[in-house]
Amino acid sequence: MMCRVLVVDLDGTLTLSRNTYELSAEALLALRRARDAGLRVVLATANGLDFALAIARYLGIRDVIAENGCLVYLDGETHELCSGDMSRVDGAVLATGAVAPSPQNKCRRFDLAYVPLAADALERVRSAVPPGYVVESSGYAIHVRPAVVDKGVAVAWLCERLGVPCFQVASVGDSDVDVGMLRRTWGFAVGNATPAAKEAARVVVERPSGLGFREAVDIILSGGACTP
Ligand SMILES: O=C(O)COP(=O)(O)O
Ligand SMILES: [Mg+2]
Repeated sequence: MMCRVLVVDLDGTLTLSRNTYELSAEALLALRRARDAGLRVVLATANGLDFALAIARYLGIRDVIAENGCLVYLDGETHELCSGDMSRVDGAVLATGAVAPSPQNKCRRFDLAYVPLAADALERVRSAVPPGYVVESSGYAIHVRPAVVDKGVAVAWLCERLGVPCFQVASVGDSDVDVGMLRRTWGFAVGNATPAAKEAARVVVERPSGLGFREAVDIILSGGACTP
C-alpha cells in the first residue's frame, strides 16, 4: 500500500446516496479498515467546522478540512486559509430571493451555504456575487466562498504541514466542490458523482456514494493507488 493519507468527503461519499444524510454502514466499516491499516484519515467537507468536528469525533477522525478548505483543524488547532468579511456578499446573495441561508451560516466564517429556492438559483447567485468569490453546488447546498481556496488548496497545505507528498494522498468525493482535491491527489470519484468530479478524478469507481467509497478503500488497501 503506497497511500499514506486518505482525504474523504462527507455528504454523498460516506452517505447512502447523494440525496440523503444517512451514513452508509459499509462506508463506516471501510473507513475503520483504512485507519487500522495505518492511513491517516482526514475529513474534508463543505460543512461548517463545528458541525464537521462533531461528525469527525464519531467517525474516529482527528483532522478536519471544513468550509470547503477555508478552515483546517489539525492536531487540535484551527487554521484559517481564507480571510475577509462575508457580510456584504451574504447580503447580495440573499437579495436575489433565490436562496435561503443555511442554519449553519450563523457559525460559518468564510464559506457560506444556501438552500436553493428556485430552479435557476445557482445562476442567479453567480450573477449577484462580485469577482473574487466562487459559487458552487455540492448537491446538498449552494456555497459561496473566496475564490483563493478550495478543498484541494487545503489538502496541499495539510500535506506540507504533515511532510507528505500529495502523490501519497488519496481522496474520495462526489461533487463539484471536490474537484480541487481530486485533481491534486490520487482522486477517486464515486459512481454517482457529478460529471466535473468524475472528470477531475483519476479513478471513477462503479458503485455509488458509500459503496463507492468502500470500493475506493479496497483499491487503496490492495496497493492500487498512489503508485509512482
Ligand atoms: O455541506 C455540503 O453542502 C456538502 O458537504 P460535503 O462537502 O461533505 O459533500
Ligand atoms: Mg459531497
